[in-house]
Amino acid sequence: MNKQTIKDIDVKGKKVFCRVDFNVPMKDGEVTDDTRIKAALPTIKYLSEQGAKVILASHLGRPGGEVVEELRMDAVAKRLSDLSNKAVIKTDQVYGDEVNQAVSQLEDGDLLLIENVRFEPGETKNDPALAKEFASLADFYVNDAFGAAHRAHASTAGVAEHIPSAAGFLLERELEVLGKALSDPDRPFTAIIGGAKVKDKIGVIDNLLDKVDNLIIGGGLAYTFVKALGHEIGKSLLEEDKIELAKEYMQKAKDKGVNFVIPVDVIVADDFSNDANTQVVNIDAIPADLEALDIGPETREKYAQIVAGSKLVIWNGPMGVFELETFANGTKAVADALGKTEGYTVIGGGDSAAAVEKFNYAEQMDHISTGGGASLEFMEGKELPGVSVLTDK
Ligand SMILES: Nc1ncnc2c1ncn2[C@@H]1O[C@H](COP(=O)(O)OP(=O)(O)O)[C@@H](O)[C@H]1O
Ligand SMILES: O=C(OP(=O)(O)O)[C@H](O)COP(=O)(O)O
Repeated sequence: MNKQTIKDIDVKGKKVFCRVDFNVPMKDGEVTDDTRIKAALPTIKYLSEQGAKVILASHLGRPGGEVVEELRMDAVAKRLSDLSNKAVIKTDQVYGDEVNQAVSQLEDGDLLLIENVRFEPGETKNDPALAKEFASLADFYVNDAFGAAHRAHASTAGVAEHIPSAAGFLLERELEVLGKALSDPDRPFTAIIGGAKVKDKIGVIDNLLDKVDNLIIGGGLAYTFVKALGHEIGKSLLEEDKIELAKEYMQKAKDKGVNFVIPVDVIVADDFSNDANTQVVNIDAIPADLEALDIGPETREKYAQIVAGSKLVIWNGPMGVFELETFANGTKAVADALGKTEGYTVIGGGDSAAAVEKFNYAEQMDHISTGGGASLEFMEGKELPGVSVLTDK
């Protein structure tokens, strides 16, 4: 990476404004998954141990520029304190007198967490005035929020225009692992793309076709391709205006000699529920009144075989509606195959990471990215604003 990292800056006795991604799942005021907090600990601990006064900032949810009580950072501060074994000072303001006062009282090594930055309307607009406020608090800016690095916001990008900056360990590691996977891949290189966000993901396929040996499509994404092949897809998920693009991609795969793999059989259902009536049908035999909600047994077998023979596998998006047990087998089979392969496995955040956790395969994966959208945009070849703003080495 051609950007400074925290190892390149001397933070002893300095104030450091450190953006982290503490956008964690919450229920009834409690943090239900602290993976992202744990992932930022090495950077936070390092800064503290080096004697920095650490000012942490994150968004939580999408409060839309106003105070939403349930999205305050107090529970996150508490969990951070438990995990780091250190007191965490928490302000109720994002900036202003309370924050200034708290910062002025920090001792070397102390941790402070400001309020949810998205309570300020200027955050997502990358308002220069808010960026300056953040910068005025500190001597250095450190970005460790990989999950939000695809956002050009005041605390992820604007702030770095005013003070020297560096990448934290998590950001550095994510970029290194994902970057290596894409620039110098071990082969056969297989990408598995599934899930439901057809619009968000279809662009990634184009870029991946220039890099992979096998491109496996599953989940709701598959049916736009099945339709593009001229088959009936019943009530399955379809992005009508992407059919032409789907055809283009399948042609591109052919031209480039990429093995483009879509399901050969699927599980169709009469209802989006665990009690639905289901049946296995071939991909060219989806009944008009039913919806395909998972890949079928033959497809599971086929995908597992490709994964077993791969040296590098990246996976983003579940194979079916894995939240419902009835339609979880495809996702489980792929998770199992990734767990068993000798190849290097990278999970691209979001629901795939959740599925891998849920089905207890997390330990067996080589890298589980903390960013869903961020890892996808990175793999698409887009520059991440939260990275490009950082000071060059
Ligand atoms: N065949 C399908 N039909 C409808 N929804 C699906 C299907 N397969 C998977 N999904 C849904 O896709 C969602 C995840 O999609 P997405 O957000 O794109 O994945 P990720 O978060 O991993 O990027 C899950 O909630 C899952 O239920
Ligand atoms: O959870 C996040 O994104 P992800 O679900 O794509 O990993 C990040 O914290 C970014 O949040 P945002 O999509 O509200 O900007």
